[in-house]
Amino acid sequence: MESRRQRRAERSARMSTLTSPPAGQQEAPPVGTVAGRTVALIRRLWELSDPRLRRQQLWGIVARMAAAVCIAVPIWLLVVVLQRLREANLGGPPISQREVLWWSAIVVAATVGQFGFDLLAQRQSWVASFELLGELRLRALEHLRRLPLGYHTKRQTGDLTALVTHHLSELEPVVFGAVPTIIGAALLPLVIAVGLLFEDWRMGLAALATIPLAMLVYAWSQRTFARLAAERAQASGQAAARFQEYVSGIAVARAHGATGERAGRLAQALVRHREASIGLVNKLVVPLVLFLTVIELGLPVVLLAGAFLLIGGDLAPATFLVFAVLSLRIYGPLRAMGEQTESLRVGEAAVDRLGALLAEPVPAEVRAGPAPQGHDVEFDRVSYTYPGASRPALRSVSFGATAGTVTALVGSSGAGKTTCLHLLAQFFAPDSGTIRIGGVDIRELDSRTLFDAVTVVFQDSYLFSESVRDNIRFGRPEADDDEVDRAAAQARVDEIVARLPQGADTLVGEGGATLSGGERQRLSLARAILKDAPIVLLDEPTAAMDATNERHVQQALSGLIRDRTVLVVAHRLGTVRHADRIVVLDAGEVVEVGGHDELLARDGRYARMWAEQEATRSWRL
Ligand SMILES: Nc1ncnc2c1ncn2[C@@H]1O[C@H](COP(=O)(O)OP(=O)(O)OP(=O)(O)O)[C@@H](O)[C@H]1O
Repeated sequence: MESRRQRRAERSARMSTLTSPPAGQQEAPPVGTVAGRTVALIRRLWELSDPRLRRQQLWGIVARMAAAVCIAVPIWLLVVVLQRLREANLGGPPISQREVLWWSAIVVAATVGQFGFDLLAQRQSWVASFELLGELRLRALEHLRRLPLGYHTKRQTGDLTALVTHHLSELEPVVFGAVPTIIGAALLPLVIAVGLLFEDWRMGLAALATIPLAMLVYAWSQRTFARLAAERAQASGQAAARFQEYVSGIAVARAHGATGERAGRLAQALVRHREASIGLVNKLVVPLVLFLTVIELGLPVVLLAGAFLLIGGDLAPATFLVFAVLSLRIYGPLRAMGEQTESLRVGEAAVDRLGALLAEPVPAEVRAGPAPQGHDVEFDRVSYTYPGASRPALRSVSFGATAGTVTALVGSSGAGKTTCLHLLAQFFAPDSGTIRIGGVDIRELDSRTLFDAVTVVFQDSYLFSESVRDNIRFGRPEADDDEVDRAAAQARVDEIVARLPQGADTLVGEGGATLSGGERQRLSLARAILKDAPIVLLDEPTAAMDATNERHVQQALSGLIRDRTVLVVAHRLGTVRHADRIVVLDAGEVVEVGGHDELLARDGRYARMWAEQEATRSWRL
């Protein structure tokens, strides 16, 4: 038992080292040009949106641009008014009341327009950002559902939860604020710059003089920031994973007096996250402030150049004023772009992580496969090696299990028994060889047929934090209360229900925390009985159970396995001596097949295991 536990611990340690590279060795994300990365992010968000969302985002951007035009109208009017004043002063026609009324009407219309377009822009952008996030979360969950279960053994659940809940939320300000701001920052200054150059190329150049330098500083800050944001996202995923691990394993840790050590690992992850966040801010502050300062330098340059030209009589005072006001409209959006930097790069890290999840290949879904002829199960030279493992878990395993019979898989720890069940339930696909149900390769069966045909009862089936009845109904959601209660009675769950405060409506707590191990097992058997599948896979159903519970579970089992194709994994040979067929596995290979008596008579591996177990039965503490 101890060595088994050790092996499991080693296995999970191996898995976690596969998934979490040591600190400091994370791969930095590829850092392209700033513009390239930003365009790539916008393109990816665009690709991830459906046509309706795209329309919404476009409307949001168009409304923002329209609001910007409305803001520009009073500035343009200022130019017109100044010119008119100059004309009037130089002896032109005096300014009429009608003109003043027109100007006022234009300002009012522009203000109302700005209000309306801003309202529309805000609404569209917020709605688009929430809808996109909802859509991305659903897409991530749908992808997770379709991934082979092997993926979930190598990925920490806390990390996945952090991605779907926390990291994707970091995209909200990107879709709502950063993307429209950046598009605005690219378009508005461009339009104004062209206008200024056209009006007076010398002043135009002065207004644009500081922008190349500001862009260089911006590019520099983004390179560092992209790497740090990815590191921070990874640190936050790790912290979430450690937290989940800590909470789930607190009972085991306490039993082994290792709560301090576990808390230490969690604390380390939290410290790493904190340091990554502080490091991000520290590294960002200088370039960001520098960028904003260089941008701010634009106005003094314009004023200086304007003053020189004014003194030399080369520039009209009205044009000078226009440049002073309009150059501010160039720097404003650029400054806003700088301020959006953080959300942009953090969002980019979130999109990278989502992209990595969505890039995990999912097996093609078979739509309408052939129907199996009966429910015989056949393993035909099946081999499988776990990703990252140094040796195969199964090597050319062949055996058959006839419908209506019980086939037991026995062998020492690590022999490959559970792997056989997992491959049959298509949690993973074999590397080579074929598994057939009713003569059909399970890869050709559509997932619904396979799901309906096979029930798996694990050693420790997961119970949801729902009522006892709903947990049983999980086996067949359309079952009515009577059917659920019958299944419960057959699995002796009625006895448990009688003791619970609200009977079958009592909530069982996350993972079934409020029930004993044997009770949880009986509940999962009730679930399997309700499902009523023709092929039943049992993974050590009575392991580590007391005599009373074992008797109850055995009774429940006899109801479940009648007239089915049953494959049962067992360590205690006593529980499977009456099996129709016993398949003995050793280091991933089938070494013997036969009935109990036949195998004993053969005096091989099984007979030795049996003798060893008989000997240990006489042990007394
Ligand atoms: N997720 C995994 N990743 C890597 N190796 C694994 C994984 N699961 C199992 N293995 C390895 O595959 C081999 C077969 O494991 P399996 O769980 O099928 O054995 P078993 O006979 O059911 O053992 P036990 O009775 O101890 O549960 C073992 O060497 C095991 O360490």
